[in-house]
Amino acid sequence: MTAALLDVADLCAGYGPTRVLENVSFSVPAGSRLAVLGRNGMGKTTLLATLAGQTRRYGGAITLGGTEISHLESSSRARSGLGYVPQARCIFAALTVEENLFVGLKDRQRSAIDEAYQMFPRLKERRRNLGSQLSGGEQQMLSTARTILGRPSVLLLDEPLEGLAPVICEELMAVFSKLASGGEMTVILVEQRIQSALDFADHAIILERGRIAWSGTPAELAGQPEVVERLLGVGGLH
Ligand SMILES: Nc1ncnc2c1ncn2[C@@H]1O[C@H](COP(=O)(O)OP(=O)(O)OP(=O)(O)O)[C@@H](O)[C@H]1O
Repeated sequence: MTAALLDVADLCAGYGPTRVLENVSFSVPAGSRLAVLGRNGMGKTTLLATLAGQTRRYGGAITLGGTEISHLESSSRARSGLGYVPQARCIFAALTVEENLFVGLKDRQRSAIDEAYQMFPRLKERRRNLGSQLSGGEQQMLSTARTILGRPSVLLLDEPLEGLAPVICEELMAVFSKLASGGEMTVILVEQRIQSALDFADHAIILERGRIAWSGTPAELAGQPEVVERLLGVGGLH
């Protein structure tokens, strides 16, 4: 059995007095791709934000590479290898693309920015444009590239395809697949575009009211249309 890179045990978390996640447990092997699915408001964003240290944790443990990180601040979790690309994208609107990438460099050489440009050639074309001048897809590329420059072992992606044209979605998914295929980066993807997420993932969990209601492979899920209908509210997968 492959050792878990990320292990989540009995995680309970929420916002102030509001509990959202209840006893969430799962393990993610190194180099794997996990899709986190569920209808609106079921706790997907809260799960990623909790892994990144941005919610209130009531109990449970998060272990990365054998070290418990549950008690660390989000900045320390990032240094430990958790890269978080939030749904809001959070790029600096008043900085250029290149300046945004400098922020992601941390202690790396400026030349590392070329890695980001190789991954997303569009960002090179736009390198002197301000963040505020980018399309939604370009903002997503920038947000992802900036996080990847920190060389995370686990990349948390929250609805990266939201609001983007199909051609841009394909471009992004191809980059995510490439990142994961090297085996050096484990990807946890929250996505409402269920088929895109399942095409990408080797394992999926479905959240319902803050709990894991189903866990299995995309092929197993495709064979259970009643689960797809009940937990995801769609008629079936193709
Ligand atoms: N900052 C917050 N304060 C209090 N409650 C919150 C906060 N953010 C989210 N919630 C609540 O937590 C629950 C889970 O929300 P979350 O955003 O994690 O769901 P989600 O599955 O990501 O939904 P979506 O697919 O719509 O993004 C919801 O009931 C939501 O109202």
